[in-house]
Amino acid sequence: MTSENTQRPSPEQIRRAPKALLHDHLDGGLRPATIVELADEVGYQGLPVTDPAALGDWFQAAADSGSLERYLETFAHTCAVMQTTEALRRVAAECAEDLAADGVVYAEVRYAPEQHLERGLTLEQVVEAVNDGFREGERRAREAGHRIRVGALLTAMRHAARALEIAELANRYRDLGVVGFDIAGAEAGFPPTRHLDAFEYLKRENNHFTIHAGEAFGLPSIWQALQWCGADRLGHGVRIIDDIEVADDGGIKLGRLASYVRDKRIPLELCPTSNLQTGAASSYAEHPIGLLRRLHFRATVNTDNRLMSGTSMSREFEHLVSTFRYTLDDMQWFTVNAMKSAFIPFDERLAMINDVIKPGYAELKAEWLFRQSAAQTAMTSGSAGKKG
Ligand SMILES: O=c1[nH]cnc2c1ncn2[C@@H]1O[C@H](CO)[C@@H](O)[C@H]1O
Ligand SMILES: [Zn+2]
Repeated sequence: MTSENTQRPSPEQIRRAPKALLHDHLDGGLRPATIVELADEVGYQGLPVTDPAALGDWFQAAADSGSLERYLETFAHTCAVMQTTEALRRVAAECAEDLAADGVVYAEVRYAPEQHLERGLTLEQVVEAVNDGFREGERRAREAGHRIRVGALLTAMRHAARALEIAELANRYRDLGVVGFDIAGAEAGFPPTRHLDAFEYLKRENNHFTIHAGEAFGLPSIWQALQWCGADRLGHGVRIIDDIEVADDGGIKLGRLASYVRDKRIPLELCPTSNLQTGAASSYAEHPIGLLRRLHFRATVNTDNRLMSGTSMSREFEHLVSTFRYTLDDMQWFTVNAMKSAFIPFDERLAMINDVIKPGYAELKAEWLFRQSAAQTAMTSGSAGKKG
């Protein structure tokens, strides 16, 4: 066995490694069994199947459509069962628990409050229920021996016209569990500049936001998100690859926009499996994350929708480790990138990096070193035995 091979983390090490997650949708991460139970409680009849395992498979198959628009249709079923305080609290608590059990130590989880008003809740009630759920989930995770911190991002839907209202909501709940703002939904035909008033408002309030851009639509969407709207981060941003030329001899040329994104260290919230499902990339091997990591863009690894993609942070990393032969050092690099790009205050990000992330990776690397030396001792005593 070469030393290069043994450095590649096993699935178990990947799960134990501390991970930071910036792009995860609350309504895209429900446990299938919870959907079935909640549908029963609220009398929602629309589920395609009611066996939890079959329902999980259904979501993945339906989301595997090659189109963002069809992928998004599946959210009708999760949103339908997230219309009461109790349901929102439960889904948020389970989200925090599931992420913590997967080794996620810091997560920003987003959802669109405007999609949870069908049974009479107010926007404020929605936000407070989700915040309560996250706190409950953090507490249960701690009891189970895991540490996680979860912040909420409030999303406005880009086809709707409530962005300013949701931005104001995010500002009101700042320091009360909400760490930023986002816009999501179908990208083509709904440029981010439609919501310029919301972004300008947040900038005046010194608040943070990310924009889904460069997923189903290319460079103009990224350019608008950054240069018109002033996004702090890009949700996906994977199409920045369209502004990078790779010559036959391997030479690389960045266009003006790609240079700007790299020079300004704009974080890219990359979600590999989700991109394969919506057709933004055709395989893990061809996913731009490989090149973007080599070129030192501020790339991060994310789940997007754990239910629709049948994924987790560990699974995303497993795919990357087997495709790009990433080591624990690469995993740490992506994790520190994410933590540097988080929307919580700088001193708190630094503390997570220095007190949680770096020691976590150091411990995993130390285990590997000890295993290496144990293997070498066994080999030497084995050959000495043969000689004697
Ligand atoms: O990858 C994505 N691109 C764009 N929109 C998305 C994606 N994943 C989920 N949503 C949308 O965001 C809403 C709030 O969480 C979801 O209901 C879904 O419509
Ligand atoms: Zn997303």
